[in-house]
Amino acid sequence: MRSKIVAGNWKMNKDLAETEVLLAELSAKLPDTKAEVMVAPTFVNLSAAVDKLKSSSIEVIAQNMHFAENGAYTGEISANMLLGIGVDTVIIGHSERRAYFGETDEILAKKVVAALAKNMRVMFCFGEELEDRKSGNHFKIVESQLKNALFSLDASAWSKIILAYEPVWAIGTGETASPEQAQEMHAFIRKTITNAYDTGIANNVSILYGGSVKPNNAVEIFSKPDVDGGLIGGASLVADDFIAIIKGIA
Ligand SMILES: O=C(CO)COP(=O)(O)O
Repeated sequence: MRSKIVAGNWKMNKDLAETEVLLAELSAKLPDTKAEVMVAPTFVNLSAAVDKLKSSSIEVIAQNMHFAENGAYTGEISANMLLGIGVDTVIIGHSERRAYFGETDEILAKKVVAALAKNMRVMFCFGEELEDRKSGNHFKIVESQLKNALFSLDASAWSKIILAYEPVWAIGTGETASPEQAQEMHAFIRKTITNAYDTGIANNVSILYGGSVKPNNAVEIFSKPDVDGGLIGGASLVADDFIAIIKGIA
């Protein structure tokens, strides 16, 4: 059965001192939950975060990685480097990586393959832009993002995949997809995976929703049957808000 997950994507926020404060607060306040709880600090603070959360159930994950094993890629980070510090889950395909760093479906497919080759777990992000939603193209866009980056994988790889549907128009805008819009898309994603693979794989993959999830809308979004949790940006930077969102998982 698929798991419930609440993950905080800290993006380019929190220096070392701030990271330690937030992690201490999160560990102290973490409620009893059936959700897997994850945080993704910036690369430079990953080691410290792993160390700080040694005796906590909160998992430290990475925001990105390069597809090459190693080599002349100034400023980049490899799967082995993450594994070497105890990080074995990585976010791939965030819309900010696509928009600001030119990450195409083709590059993302390579990253997914590279992470899986090292037995890492991949949290794959995708989602449509506002104009796609307005023109009614959102289902087609999402289907092509999934197909281009994931549907060449062997069926066996899917036990290592977590999906995060993040409509670009809802990220950091305060505008959230309605619970009905999220459910409709998540159900479509499961149907698309069923068509490409089978129902077993579709039903076992966790599909998170991301985009302006806050304490006041989390419960309703998470109550939808095909929404298995959330990938949280802004609200994950405030301990009480992130904890309140975690409590929104039934
Ligand atoms: O991009 C996101 C998580 O990856 C969502 O960000 P916000 O929750 O700030 O909208």
